[in-house]
Amino acid sequence: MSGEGPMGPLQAKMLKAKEMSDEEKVYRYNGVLYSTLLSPEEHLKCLEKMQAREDDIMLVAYPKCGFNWMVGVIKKIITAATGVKSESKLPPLIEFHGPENLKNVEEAPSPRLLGAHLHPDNIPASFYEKKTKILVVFRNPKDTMVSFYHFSNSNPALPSAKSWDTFYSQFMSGEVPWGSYFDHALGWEKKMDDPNVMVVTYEELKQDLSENIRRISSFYGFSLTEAQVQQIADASTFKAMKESSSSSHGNMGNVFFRKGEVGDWKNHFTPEQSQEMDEVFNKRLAGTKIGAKLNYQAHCQ
Ligand SMILES: Nc1ncnc2c1ncn2[C@@H]1O[C@H](COP(=O)(O)OS(=O)(=O)O)[C@@H](OP(=O)(O)O)[C@H]1O
Repeated sequence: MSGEGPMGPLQAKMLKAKEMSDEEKVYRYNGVLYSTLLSPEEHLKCLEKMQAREDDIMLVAYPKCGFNWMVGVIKKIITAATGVKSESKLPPLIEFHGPENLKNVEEAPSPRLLGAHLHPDNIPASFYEKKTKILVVFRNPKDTMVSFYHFSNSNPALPSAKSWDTFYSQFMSGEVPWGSYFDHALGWEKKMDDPNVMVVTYEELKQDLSENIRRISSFYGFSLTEAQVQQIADASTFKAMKESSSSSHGNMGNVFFRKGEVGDWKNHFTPEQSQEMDEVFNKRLAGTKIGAKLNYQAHCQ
């Protein structure tokens, strides 16, 4: 999910959400839960025909893996490399668009910054046909769950998480908006050798943002000076982005930029929950390339 400036249409939806029950806030499409308000069925249906371009700048992340962080970074990369400043306050998530907005997207000049929280199999086929460059941000599952838990309790558009234990069970069984973390990871596993897909983890970004800004820029075909890389890194720390979040994300700023750390799971998981997650991770992702990329042992054990 992403944010926008004050008084936008997304905020109108947030107001509407306050009158809805938790049950009404999600619905199922092809077996996966989605937000009724943000990604209704007509949005997902019209995506099937969406036409990608070769020079689109596509960013995909399972919820709470660092999407807004990368939107901020990529916007700055585009501005530094092309001199064009994006004025759009709308989150670039294609599943939020709907038929009307999608028309504007179709007419928008290149390069278009687009994003999704969707499973790779549900991204419109033309992104793969056109060989659009897709950056995928992933994050260790324990911190992703913690971030999702807090988000569910502070974003009126999503059902409230109720207790930590309830949310834990829902996350583990994939009964959360946008579906199962593990299914998403396994979906990307199939594309790990695709030269048009680049996976970066939240933890790698935390460890060396400048180096990853260099890698991301060159993946998208932009060339930055070292001074530009440093400027973008300085403006994209958690502290810097949180400080400017009221202008970038309106009154949801503090919700999108919560804590920004690796390892907050240690403050939430019981030893039993932690062990169960270790077992599920092992069962589903041990021996995979995406599993190795997530560096589970270092960040979750
Ligand atoms: N600059 C920077 N540095 C480090 N961490 C950052 C940064 N910006 C956002 N974040 C953290 O990313 C988490 C939100 O992820 P998403 O933006 O993907 O959420 S969303 O699904 O799009 O709503 C959320 O993580 P938690 O703090 O753990 O909840 C944000 O705080």
